[in-house]
Amino acid sequence: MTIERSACLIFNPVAGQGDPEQDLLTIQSLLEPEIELDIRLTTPEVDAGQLAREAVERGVHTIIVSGGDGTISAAAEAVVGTSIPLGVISRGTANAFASALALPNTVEAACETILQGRPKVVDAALCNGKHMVLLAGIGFEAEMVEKADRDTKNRFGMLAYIMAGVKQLGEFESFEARIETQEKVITVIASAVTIANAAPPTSVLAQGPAGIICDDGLLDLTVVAPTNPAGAIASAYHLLQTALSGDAAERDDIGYLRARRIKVTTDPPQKVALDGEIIGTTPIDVECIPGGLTILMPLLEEVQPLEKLEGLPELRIEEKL
Ligand SMILES: Nc1ncnc2c1ncn2[C@@H]1O[C@H](COP(=O)(O)OP(=O)(O)OP(=O)(O)O)[C@@H](O)[C@H]1O
Repeated sequence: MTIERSACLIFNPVAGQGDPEQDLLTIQSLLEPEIELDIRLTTPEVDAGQLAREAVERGVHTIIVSGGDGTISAAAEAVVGTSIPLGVISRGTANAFASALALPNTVEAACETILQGRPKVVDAALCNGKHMVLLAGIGFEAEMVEKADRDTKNRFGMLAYIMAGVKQLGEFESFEARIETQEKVITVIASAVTIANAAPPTSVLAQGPAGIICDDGLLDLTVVAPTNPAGAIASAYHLLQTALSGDAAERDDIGYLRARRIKVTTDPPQKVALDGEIIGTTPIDVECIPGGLTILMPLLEEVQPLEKLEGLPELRIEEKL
């Protein structure tokens, strides 16, 4: 068989809690029969963004990125606007990127998706001149990003991390936000303002609307404006629940809107986290880049099986006549 496809695989050799060496062998054994891989490892000095920009300059056909959210977001941001398809193999703790875009979360399933090779065009965004794929969080989200070190995530897992954050929301101070879209200017006292292009359910502060659509050419803004600590905790739980059920938030202290471009100014200035990295402080100007990113996606039409028993230990199934 002749290999007709090629790709640059950007691999973080220290990401996640699995065995990176074994992961790389698995990826190679699954992909290399069909795709010629040019493997580049990230280092503390050379990140996935730089490796992806170099791959774009070399004119590669496809870029595959494998690591945690930091690695994946950096590579994705580097290919925005290029139309080079990006394959994603998540190996992190939270895998927010994969979850936001409904991508598989195991190495094997991710490789299967890449082999299927179905590119889907989704939106990206520009925030203060930087490419953004998931979301920009003002205030509270940024504080959480700053506090959430690897140790906390490893020890307590994702849910505990969210709940710790929810608790902190009650202690967090409010700020005045001026939110400007092409149609209106809104002024509000808020604890968190989040502008999302795509977001996983675990990004509770982005969950005002019922589902964030990542190919509608619009950004989704959520304002969380509790007036007291109890309200803050209640609104965060409400957002978590509605995120999981796919409903829109229905509390008076949660607001949301959709717009193509959103500018936010705050008083006092607040920290801003862009796709999980602190980029500075407000003001921010976020604009959707419709169709800015091409991702290799799984078949969406797949029917969810009603039963799954394979893999259970010492499984025996007897069909009754
Ligand atoms: N070869 C390497 N040696 C040491 N550190 C590296 C290397 N390559 C990348 N890094 C570091 O890995 C970090 C990015 O990790 P990444 O987001 O991929 O995984 P993660 O932290 O395990 O993910 P998650 O946040 O989902 O747990 C960066 O801080 C980067 O400097």
